Amino acid sequence: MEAFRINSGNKLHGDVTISGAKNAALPILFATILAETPLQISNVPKLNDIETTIKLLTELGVKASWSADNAISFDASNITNCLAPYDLVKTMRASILVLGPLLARFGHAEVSLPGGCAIGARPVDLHIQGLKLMGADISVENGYIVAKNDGRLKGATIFMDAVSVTGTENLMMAAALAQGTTIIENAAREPEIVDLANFINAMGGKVTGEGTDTLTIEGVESLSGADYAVMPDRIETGTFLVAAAVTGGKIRCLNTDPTALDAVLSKLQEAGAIITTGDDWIGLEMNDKPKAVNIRTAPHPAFPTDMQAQFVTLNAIADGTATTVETIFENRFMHVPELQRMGADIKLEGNTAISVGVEQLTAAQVMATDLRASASLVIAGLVASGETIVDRIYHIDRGYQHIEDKLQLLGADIKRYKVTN
Ligand SMILES: CC(=O)N[C@H]1[C@@H](OP(=O)(O)OP(=O)(O)OC[C@H]2O[C@@H](n3ccc(=O)[nH]c3=O)[C@H](O)[C@@H]2O)O[C@H](CO)[C@@H](O)[C@@H]1O
Ligand SMILES: C=C(OP(=O)(O)O)C(=O)O
Repeated sequence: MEAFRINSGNKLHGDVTISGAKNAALPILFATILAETPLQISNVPKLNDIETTIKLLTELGVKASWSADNAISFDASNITNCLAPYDLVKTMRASILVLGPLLARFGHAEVSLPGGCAIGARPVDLHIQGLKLMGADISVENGYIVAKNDGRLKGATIFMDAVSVTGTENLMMAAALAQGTTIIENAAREPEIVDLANFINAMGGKVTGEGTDTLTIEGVESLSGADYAVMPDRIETGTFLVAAAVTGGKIRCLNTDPTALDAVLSKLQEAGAIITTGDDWIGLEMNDKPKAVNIRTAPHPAFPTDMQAQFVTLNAIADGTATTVETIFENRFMHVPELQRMGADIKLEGNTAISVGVEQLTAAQVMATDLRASASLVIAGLVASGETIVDRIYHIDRGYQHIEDKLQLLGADIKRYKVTN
């Protein structure tokens, strides 16, 4: 097991290059199953979740290999197996994204139910209901979703009861090869949905309405190879911006997309940060202690749940009191008890965290419990007096490419080490 040792005192300063987005790369990698000829995906982040995806695709018979530092070649012309086993699915919930493409192209898929995870129960009923409306016969047997269909899926009008990102993605991928037109209403509008739609269209698909709550997908008989670059990671970008704000630093995030971060940038400005943007960069300068900001997470274009934990850390050291309301996941405040151990004054009431900013956090040994909770603890370590140890950082490696290397380049004192016992 590995951990981070972090010493505070340095204001973040300089430029950081943002990687491709985990949450766009994952559906795009699974969508390669739909293509009958080889393709190449670039700007892929080097993350544990990406390696898990490659492993799963390889099990199915897809040839997948890194062809450059951040590019992967795929050939899904010879898929031999439609089973996504528990051992792989349990380590990464996004594995559920094999379901739609396998069923659409081969009329058969067996995918282990992902089960609950630290941040909430995260059921997949909306994925299953939508595929049933497209004609699939789906049952759950021995912990596996067993989905079958004779011939092509049929286009359908699907109203999603709740806004689901991967639910929308699974149905969009299935509809891409269905017979006829599918309309998905109450669809997710996240930028990653737009990226997936663009990728499907690059393979010859016909998706329109991406970025709105109604997607129209005209099914085509087959899809073929394309070269496609994954969008920049808006959550990694936001995480570095918050880290810079908390330390009173001045940084630029390069290779990013300011238009994907409206809600986050406006909260940073409310906290007192000076934000500047160019076509593919965002600058942040923080000259004073941040002011506390109220947050309410909700589907895009509202404030993203994946940035909630980082802002809880910002509020913990800010001037004033603030409430953070988490409306997406029922158990996404596990960073709070760890921040309390570092001296944060935060009270939890149901889905709301009420924080009163303190003058100074104090270092402690803390435990990462999920991906963004880990990020919030690393940010706290950058400003807590003394040496902070963040344990179980395999969570952070799921979603951040070498976060310690990037932070070191910005001047942070952070080291990864192996825990021996
Ligand atoms: C790989 C990926 O892209 N992960 C993101 C994706 O997760 P993911 O796609 O799993 O999250 P969803 O958008 O599906 O979840 C939103 C809410 O809907 C509920 N729900 C979802 C599906 C379903 O069938 N039934 C149901 O009730 C969930 O429990 C949750 O309360 O969107 C989340 C919300 O922006 C982000 O935090 C994750 O980082
Ligand atoms: C919750 C997240 O990811 P996943 O859906 O892959 O668990 C995240 O990226 O913050």
